[in-house]
Amino acid sequence: MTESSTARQNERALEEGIHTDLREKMTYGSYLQLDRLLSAQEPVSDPEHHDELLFIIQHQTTELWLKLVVHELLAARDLIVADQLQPALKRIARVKHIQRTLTEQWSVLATLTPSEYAEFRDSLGSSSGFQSWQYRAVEFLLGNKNSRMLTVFETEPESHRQLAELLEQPSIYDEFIRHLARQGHPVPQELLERDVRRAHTSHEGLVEVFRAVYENPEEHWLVYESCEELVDLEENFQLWRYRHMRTVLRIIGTKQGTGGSSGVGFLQKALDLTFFPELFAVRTEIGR
Ligand code: HEM
Ligand SMILES: N[C@@H](CC(=O)c1ccccc1NC=O)C(=O)O
Repeated sequence: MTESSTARQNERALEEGIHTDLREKMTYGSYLQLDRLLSAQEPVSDPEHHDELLFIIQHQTTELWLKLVVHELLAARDLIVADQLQPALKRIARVKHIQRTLTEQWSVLATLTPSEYAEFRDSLGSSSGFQSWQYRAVEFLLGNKNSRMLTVFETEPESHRQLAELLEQPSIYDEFIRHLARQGHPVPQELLERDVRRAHTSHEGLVEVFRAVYENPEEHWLVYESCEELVDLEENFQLWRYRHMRTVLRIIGTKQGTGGSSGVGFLQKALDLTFFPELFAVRTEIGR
């Protein structure tokens, strides 16, 4: 028989070299523990609602990406502590791409209509994204510290422990400011000795440090570039918050949240928060 008579139309032939006997071998499924991963989607609605799977997967994929964001931000912070800004920027660049993916992902959930969601919302009880410890970990790492956020994790000791640890530790911004001081920038002493368990608030002295950097970028190129990367991180974070708030608005209007908050009004207030206030304040000063 000729090759052409055995070849099946519009089907790719397996190449000789492709491993087909995978007994005792590491496989795709075993390496990625797909049996565990894919058995972790258990809708609670009864009878099961078709759209609850979308809801679960949207959250689970977000949590997986948040796991990587935490991992990269911890690495970036360690590198800043070691005065290695360039490799830290590499970690931050990755985080920025993940943030874009997460923001874009809201469009998938936006296909859930208010009517569909209302059919299984009651099954969610008092569970809420407000109880995402990884989300809170990212906020803490970027400097939005708030010890009151820990209270909802008292029934989850391991999450509580990790968040309490991050609350006590300096944020990426705290470490960046310390790095600037080590490089000889005139950073106000107050900022170097601040209580890192509290949210950072804007300091005029730090705006002046950044003014010097932004007025002479060539002399401070790496710091200048790092400042702009931090601005991107904050901007991306705000875009995620905004898309969340708008998605919530289109799905539940201004109903109260399952977490007990006022809902959209509460989410809107988060848009007034800022991680790196001086990096925005300095923009007003440039060219004056
Ligand atoms: C139908 C979709 C969703 C609705 C209606 C919704 C609604 C809400 C509401 C009302 C809150 C305020 C807290 C409360 O009272 O519950 C909240 C908080 C939160 N949600 Fe969602 N959400 C949705 C999807 C998501 C998804 C997919 C994520 C991704 C993990 C998420 C993550 C969060 C986080 C992290 C908070 C805390 C925000 C903060 O503290 O500022 N939500 N959500
Ligand atoms: N807070 C949402 C419920 C919700 O979205 C949710 C429920 C359980 C687990 C994660 C959730 N996502 C974000 O808040 C609501 O009020 O409908």
